[in-house]
Amino acid sequence: MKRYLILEDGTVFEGEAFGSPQGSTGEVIFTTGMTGYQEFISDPSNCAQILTLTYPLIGNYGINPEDFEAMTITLAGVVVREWTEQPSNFRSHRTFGELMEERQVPGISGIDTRQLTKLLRTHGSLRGKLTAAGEEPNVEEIVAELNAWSLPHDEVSRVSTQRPYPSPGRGCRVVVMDFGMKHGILRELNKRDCDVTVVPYNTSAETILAMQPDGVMLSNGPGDPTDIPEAIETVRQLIPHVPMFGVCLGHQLISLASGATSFKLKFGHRGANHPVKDLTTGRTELTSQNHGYAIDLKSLENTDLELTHIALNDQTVEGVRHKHYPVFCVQFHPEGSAGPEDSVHLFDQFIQLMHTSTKAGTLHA
Ligand SMILES: N[C@@H](CCC(=O)O)C(=O)O
Repeated sequence: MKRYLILEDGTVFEGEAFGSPQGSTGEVIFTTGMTGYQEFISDPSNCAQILTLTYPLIGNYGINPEDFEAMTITLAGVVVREWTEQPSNFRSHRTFGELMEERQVPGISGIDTRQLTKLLRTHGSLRGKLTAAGEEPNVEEIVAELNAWSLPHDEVSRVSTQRPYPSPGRGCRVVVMDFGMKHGILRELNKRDCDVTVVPYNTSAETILAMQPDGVMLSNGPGDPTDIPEAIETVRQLIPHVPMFGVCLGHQLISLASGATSFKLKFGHRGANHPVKDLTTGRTELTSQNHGYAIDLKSLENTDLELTHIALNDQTVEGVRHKHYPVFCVQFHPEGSAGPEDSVHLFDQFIQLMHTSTKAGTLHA
């Protein structure tokens, strides 16, 4: 059946519907990863967004039970050039389209994703509507609706865990604040034998410190970091007391809690080959990224943070560390999934930091 993608600037793409027959509205974004569609569509950071996959053939190695980054798919929609009904891979259990249908995510195929991406690159992210399957839309009305529609502000509360849960190990005790955690983060901590407890995003600093963690990990998550001032305040309270490692939204929260400011990027960094320079070692690493906001470089001047990583494509902030406390964070995804694992050593750095800080007796001061 026919389906349209209509953008707030009046552009209309006509394609074929798949997945849910229902329509949806969201911010239209794009990711340039050539593989990793399963990880991308299940990443809670994409909650409520309409995701364009720029690689032209999606679904060729199917969907498997192991590669989900979260079991609930919270995307508002997905846009592809083409998806295949005949995946070929020994791990595949079903097709991309079957998953989208089961999870009730509306999809559109058969559109020129290169044209759409160029448009988003030129104008910045745009709000868009995927029409219901088979519906003939009134474009003018929809464009007016889109222009009046504002982006949601409650995505983190939609995707964070409702209750704490353990992921046991015999090593360092880590509390993960779940803002919409990718399971890749948990996998990396568990690989290093951490004894993890994942807690809801709005857990208080007092409750977290009462768990006597060796370290706190701040996960990735969707939306504008300034939408969760309560979490910024919690992070601010935690900084002097416990070693901390933040990824993506977690990095933004540590930075905001330290007095920096954030801004919305024109079209975000999404993909699996973003070069980042580690200013400590001088090494450039290829990274997996997925963010629409960034920390303002200049605003770091007003903080006790120092810049550790920089994006080589646009010179934006990719990582900082605290000058006085064992706290560091990166804007990119060191866990990869999907994407390069050049920076996975940062998890080892976190373990190291927890060991040395415990020895120095700086915990729970
Ligand atoms: N929601 C934030 C962070 C993304 C993430 O943590 O994956 C952004 O878009 O900038």
